[in-house]
Amino acid sequence: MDEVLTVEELSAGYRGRIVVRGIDLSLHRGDIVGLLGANGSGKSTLTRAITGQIPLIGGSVAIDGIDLAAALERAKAGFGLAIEPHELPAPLSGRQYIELVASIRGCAPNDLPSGDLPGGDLLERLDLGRWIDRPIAEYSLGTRAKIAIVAALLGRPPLLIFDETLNGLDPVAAWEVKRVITALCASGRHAALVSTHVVEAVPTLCNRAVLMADGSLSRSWDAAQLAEAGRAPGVFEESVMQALRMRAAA
Ligand SMILES: Nc1ncnc2c1ncn2[C@@H]1O[C@H](COP(=O)(O)OP(=O)(O)OP(=O)(O)O)[C@@H](O)[C@H]1O
Repeated sequence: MDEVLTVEELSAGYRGRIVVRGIDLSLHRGDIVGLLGANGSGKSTLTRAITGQIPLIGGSVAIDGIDLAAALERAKAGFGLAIEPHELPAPLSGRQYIELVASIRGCAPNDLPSGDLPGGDLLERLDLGRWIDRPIAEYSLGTRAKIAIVAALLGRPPLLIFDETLNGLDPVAAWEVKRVITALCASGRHAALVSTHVVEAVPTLCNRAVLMADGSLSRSWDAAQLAEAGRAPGVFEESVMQALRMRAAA
């Protein structure tokens, strides 16, 4: 199946309070979709709803063709989530965290993509070898992001979800991470949803983008619009800022 994420009329929130509503979104293999939005606009809430961490109030989510509400565990096998780097368990080593996630996902801790990636072995590719047995508490933000990404790729799920994984990365780490995501999605086996505040990274990484405002998707950019906006520096950022200003004025 080509479509790895189908979100229809989704609404979700907390304790009966609707935070995100009317969300329609689909991702096909090869897609890298940027999820943008101001603080509190609902990006994490949408990610939590898509990944079954909070129940849907309305609508539906299917992952790789499997309905999340009807078959939660089977649907969960279809995605890997890179959690926000600061949410990683600080006392564990990177290896222990990867082993923990692998045991939850029911796969081997070395069940990672390699052939799709430039430079082969993922841990080497991300220069994680010297950190892997040290506590996550000692990691820089970029090293945490890399471990979160490795954990998301365990079991090679078709849908990869990165929740603010790019924020705060140094240029080298950001470049490495972008290369990995790009190579995986270019293989045609994966699609990625990338929630980020790094607006300028979106045209070079993503082939589509959506903007969340007040819990709804208020604007989207298709591949042609994103490519056009990415031709000159600042054009995409300006169109995002304009969409945010229009929303604030409405
Ligand atoms: N666990 C929670 N319980 C209750 N309300 C929550 C919870 N998490 C988030 N919210 C509320 O949901 C709304 C959307 O928050 P959310 O974290 O989804 O936004 P976001 O776009 O991811 O923000 P940021 O860019 O700051 O991470 C906010 O009003 C927030 O207060």
